[in-house]
Amino acid sequence: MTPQLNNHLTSIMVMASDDEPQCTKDEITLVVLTISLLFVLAILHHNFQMSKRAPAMPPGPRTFPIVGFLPHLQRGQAHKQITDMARTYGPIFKVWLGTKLHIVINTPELVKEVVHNHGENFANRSQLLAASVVTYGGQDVVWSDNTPTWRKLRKLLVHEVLSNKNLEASRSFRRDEVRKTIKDVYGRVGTVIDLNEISFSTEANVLTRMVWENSADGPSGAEFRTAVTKVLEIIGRLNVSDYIPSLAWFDLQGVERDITKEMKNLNRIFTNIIDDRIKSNSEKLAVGHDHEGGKKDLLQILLEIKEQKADAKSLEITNVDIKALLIDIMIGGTDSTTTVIEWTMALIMQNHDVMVRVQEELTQVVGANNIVEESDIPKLKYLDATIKESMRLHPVFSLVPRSSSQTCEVGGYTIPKGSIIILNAWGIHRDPQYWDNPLDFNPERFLDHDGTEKYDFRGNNLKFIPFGSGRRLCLGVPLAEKMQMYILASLLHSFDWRLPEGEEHDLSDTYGIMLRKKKPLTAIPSRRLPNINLYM
Ligand code: HEM
Repeated sequence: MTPQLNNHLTSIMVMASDDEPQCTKDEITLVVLTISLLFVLAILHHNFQMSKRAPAMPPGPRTFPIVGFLPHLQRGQAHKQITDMARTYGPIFKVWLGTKLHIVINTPELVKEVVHNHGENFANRSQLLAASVVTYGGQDVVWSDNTPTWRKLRKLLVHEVLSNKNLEASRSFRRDEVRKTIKDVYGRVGTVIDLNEISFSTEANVLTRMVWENSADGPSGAEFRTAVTKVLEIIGRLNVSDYIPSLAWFDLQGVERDITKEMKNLNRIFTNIIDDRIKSNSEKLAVGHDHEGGKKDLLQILLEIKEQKADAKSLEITNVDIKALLIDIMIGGTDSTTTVIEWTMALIMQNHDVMVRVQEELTQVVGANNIVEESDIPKLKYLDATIKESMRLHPVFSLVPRSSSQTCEVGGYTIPKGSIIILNAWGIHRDPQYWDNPLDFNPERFLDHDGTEKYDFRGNNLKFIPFGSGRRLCLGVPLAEKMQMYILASLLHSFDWRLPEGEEHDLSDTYGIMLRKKKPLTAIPSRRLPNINLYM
């Protein structure tokens, strides 16, 4: 030891004995520093281990606590805003709406991960409060989670209610109702017609006949339209209670109050119809008549299933289940199809060359001396391509919601259990990475020149998902496909259409639960076919 060091140590020892508090302070400082260092190292080690185990959550905008991004959400334009955000945050990003974590999926590759690779995990729905009221607490197919009951009810709707056999059996209803519409429009030739209104009443009349044809006093088309439109308007409102559940109790915007009132009306309509049918069935049974041999509507089919399943104890369905399923069909089926028809008509009218080609095809396939029949539909390839192009640009359900039942990894990011997943169909359908000149209206792109079907409505090609994809794919596809083709073909074969004097073409939109035309489409029809009997 050098003499200097020796002196230094001695002086420290002297200081320690002379000035004890000073030395304790240093020791304490040393201990604190050591502990802090160990603590920091422990955190770093933990973070390193965590980063090895679970990747980070997707990027996203900074948001306020509790309200999240809600104050910035643009009313009626969420589809565009979310698509713009993908440019900043990338193909998968997170956004807190209130206290709920939303994960937005913006590419077909990531949709594949969600709906196929992790299909089971992302087969839940996140129920909106208003939707829960209308479906008796999610006892239906659309809004319920991925439970055994949902799987059974979905199977029942697909295989026993909306089966090909039943759709075939109801062909005459569709024919009758479309003919009635053509006759009605003929009576109003030269006047202004609301396209949404006539499409809705045709679709609603077809569905009501399919569902409760044999009920003498079902609601009128107008009564039903008012009820459905109101219910969808309320479900489409941005309800703060859905995003900040602790506020639900206050029902700040009166959504729960309004939907409960509407639901009372809807429930009364459905309860009366079911009760009347049960009564009339037992009266018929008492005098030895049943429905055997006669045409069964969907209500009858469901009631019979209810009896059989109750015997078999395999799936006991109740009258409430039946009401919830009928609501799915009537609400899920009417406005969606009608909105597609309205968008497609607006696009065809704006693009004269497309109108000419659609009508030429109709003349060729159907003939100027005939009315459109359902059997013509598979041959109307250009009209089919036109509808697909319309649904690409204006997908009625632009943001398809799902929810995760387990934490998992998508696109290299962690998606926590219970997150709400938004499949951004609108953004994918307009992404220049997947579509040439995506903003152009060009039905050609859907024509299968090489004879292979590149795009169907079943979500097989994830660049095009107007009916969703995977386990929760829309189960009304076969009916919707028939109805939208049949109504559009009939309107365009029987009439020429022009805008009212002074009207401009307008394709602006607004997003609630559906992507609608902001301004309803009105047009003036003129007779197109030479034979007046084709309008009777
Ligand atoms: C053009 C008309 C229609 C469009 C654009 C449409 C679109 C959709 C979409 C995007 C979904 C969600 C799919 C997913 O999560 O992957 C859906 C679900 C559903 N749709 Fe449709 N739909 C239409 C017509 C119909 C019709 C006519 C019916 C019934 C008669 C119907 C009944 C349903 C039901 C019950 C579900 C829920 C399926 C489930 O969650 O398991 N839809 N629809």
